[in-house]
Amino acid sequence: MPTERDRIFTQAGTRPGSFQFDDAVARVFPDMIRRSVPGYTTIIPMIGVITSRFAQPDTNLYDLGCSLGASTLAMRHGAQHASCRVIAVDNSSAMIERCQHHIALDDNAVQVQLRCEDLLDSTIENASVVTLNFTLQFVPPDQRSSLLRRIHEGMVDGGALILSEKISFEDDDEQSWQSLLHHDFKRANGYSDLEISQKRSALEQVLVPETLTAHRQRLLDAGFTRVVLWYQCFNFVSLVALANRQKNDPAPSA
Ligand SMILES: C[S@@+](CC[C@H](N)C(=O)[O-])C[C@H]1O[C@@H](n2cnc3c(N)ncnc32)[C@H](O)[C@@H]1O
Ligand SMILES: O=C(O)C(=O)C[C@]1(C(=O)O)C=C[C@@H](O)C=C1
Repeated sequence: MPTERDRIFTQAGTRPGSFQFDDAVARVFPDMIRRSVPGYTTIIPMIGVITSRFAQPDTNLYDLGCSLGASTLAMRHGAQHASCRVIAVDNSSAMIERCQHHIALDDNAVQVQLRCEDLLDSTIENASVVTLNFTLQFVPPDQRSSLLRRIHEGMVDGGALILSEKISFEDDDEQSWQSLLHHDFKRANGYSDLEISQKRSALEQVLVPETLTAHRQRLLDAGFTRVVLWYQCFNFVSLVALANRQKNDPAPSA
């Protein structure tokens, strides 16, 4: 499918209200996320690399909030065991319909199952890899702990959760600097000040960022034994959280 340019917030007041993953957003999503999230084009292939290390034969790999399936396909190709199954979940029918098309164009022995459902209702079982690539930030904060506990409970020993998020900072000056640099990144990618400010307003209350400390603590509280920050650019991070039930997590020697 050709990628359309994101012009959603170019005109003043034409898209009032909160940000939604509707048909208009789904149509331009590859362009939108590439120009909005610093490092997205690095993070996607690295999800494949991380999946290669943690995917175990005869297990499920979950991509929660899969959108058009960029992370889904990275996991599918990283899996390396034909007996793995990727389960990709999104509650936006506009996203899932387009995702179906992308998956159908891809050729690989690892099966992909798409589910159009709320990830808060998804059953997570026998999982060696779970990805939340810029999705948890859209889940209401008071539901995040129980979701992560449920994910941990559904994971096999030695499994990994990949969690990418936009974050906030405890220190006000750092918050201001990182936001400024993120907006500079968007400007460098062709977004106008009007587009940046209109999208920012639309995302308020919908995308709720938290600090790195809060994310780490919540993951540990949910039962994960180790949390590794493997990527950061400005206010965007990605973590790997390990599910080692036997608590033996020997860090591998190089
Ligand atoms: C920023 S996008 C994720 C990008 C995608 N993971 C990727 O790597 O390209 C967030 C996605 O999460 C989905 N989402 C948000 N809340 C959800 C929920 N409660 N259940 C299922 N999907 C959800 C949205 O519909 C949207 O497609
Ligand atoms: O924070 C912003 O300004 C963003 O545009 C970020 C973000 C995200 O992190 O998911 C928000 C919505 C779209 O899905 C694409 C990017």
